[in-house]
Amino acid sequence: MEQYIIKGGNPLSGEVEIGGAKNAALGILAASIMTDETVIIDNLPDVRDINVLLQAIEGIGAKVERINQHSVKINGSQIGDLNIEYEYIKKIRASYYLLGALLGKYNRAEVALPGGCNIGSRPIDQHLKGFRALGAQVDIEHGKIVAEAKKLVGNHIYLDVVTVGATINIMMAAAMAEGTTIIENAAKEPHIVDVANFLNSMGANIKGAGTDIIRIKGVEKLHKTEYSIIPDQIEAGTFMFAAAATGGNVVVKNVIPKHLEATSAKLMEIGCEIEEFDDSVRVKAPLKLQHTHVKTLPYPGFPTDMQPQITVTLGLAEGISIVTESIFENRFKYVDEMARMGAQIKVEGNSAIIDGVSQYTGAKVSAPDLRAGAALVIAGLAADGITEVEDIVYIERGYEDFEGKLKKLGAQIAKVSTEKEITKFKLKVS
Ligand SMILES: CC(=O)N[C@H]1[C@@H](OP(=O)(O)OP(=O)(O)OC[C@H]2O[C@@H](n3ccc(=O)[nH]c3=O)[C@H](O)[C@@H]2O)O[C@H](CO)[C@@H](O)[C@@H]1O
Ligand SMILES: C=C(OP(=O)(O)O)C(=O)O
Repeated sequence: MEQYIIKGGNPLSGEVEIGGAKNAALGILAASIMTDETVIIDNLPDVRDINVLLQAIEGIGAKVERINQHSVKINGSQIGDLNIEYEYIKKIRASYYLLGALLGKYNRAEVALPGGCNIGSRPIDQHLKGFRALGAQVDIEHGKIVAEAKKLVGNHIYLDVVTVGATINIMMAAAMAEGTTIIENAAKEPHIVDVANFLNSMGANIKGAGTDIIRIKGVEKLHKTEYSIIPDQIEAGTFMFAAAATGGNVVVKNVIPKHLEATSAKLMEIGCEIEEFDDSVRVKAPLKLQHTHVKTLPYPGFPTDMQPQITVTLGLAEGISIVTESIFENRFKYVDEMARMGAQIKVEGNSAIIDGVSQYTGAKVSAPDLRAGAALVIAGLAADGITEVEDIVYIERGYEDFEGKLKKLGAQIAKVSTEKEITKFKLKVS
């Protein structure tokens, strides 16, 4: 099994290039099969979740052709199967976007109940409520969601919770429905806007994405397009916290600084200098980080996908910090791993109470999920001695060449799978 091995203590410095947003790409790939014409998608991140979704799309008969590592051509004209198998679905959460895409195009879809990171109970009732409001009959049979409609008709849908997944799924299902759909209490994340822009570039008529009311006027059909995915604000934020935690000075390139405002604001509160340019951000850490309090919220609030990264950073700040997780109920599993590294973090209900320590100590830890895994790497980079992070398969769901990008910033990190490689790394860094 592959793992990361890290010798901590080097402040990160230099420049890092951010890739396309995984969570936008997942919606966009699913939406790309809604036309029979060929779609080209650029700035696609080369990460596990994306590759699994591409396989699932190929599995139902779409033609998928890699143009290069970050561009793909998709043609959904030959889709013959509206049934997405559990084999793909258990691996990724966003498989549920194929429900909205297939239902929107063919008025029928069968998709196994989704997997993804185990960070909470993650119901999909709002997705199903949306499909039903558009006129679909939706049943759960033998572990599958089966959705079917004679035709989809626009409706007024009020989401009971702000949900990224349901907002995107309903937008897709409604894109070719008869009449107008209004989604109220919609999520406002940058990837919602990106998926809407992508659908509009295919001829859809979606207005208001990025606000909490989205209006979708159904169109007859969608057509070909070429589209470049926005930068990944979570990958960017992860490198920003890695810079802060290691006392570094890093320019994070190819970002939309506006999407990083919640992250930048918190970094400034804890003493970092932030310099914003057109499409990059510099983070310069202070000599000593200061404590702060954070609550995760839907965009434009502080993202839950950045919660573990800020928590491990605050674990090194002076004083007591409180991080409250308000989106997912099970997103502090990494705190036990952090205790092995000397962190003083106590979880009470949905808050982590963090008593900053002056340094972590390297240890063997295991990634419980994607962002927590990235956070453990940040902790390892800041720690005294050697850290081994196991179960990096989670990290690879969402970070392309994580160790390569960190190495370029001066980190001592390697991806290893044998004792021999571990010994070689230890000799090299001793
Ligand atoms: C593939 C992808 O893009 N994943 C992101 C997406 O997940 P995902 O789309 O699953 O997250 P949602 O925004 O839907 O979830 C937000 C909250 O709503 C609840 N909920 C959601 C749907 C529903 O039908 N009923 C319901 O109660 C969830 O349990 C959660 O408490 O947004 C999350 C919140 O920004 C991110 O952490 C994930 O990285
Ligand atoms: C939790 C995440 O992904 P998913 O929703 O696919 O599990 C994430 O991207 O941080």
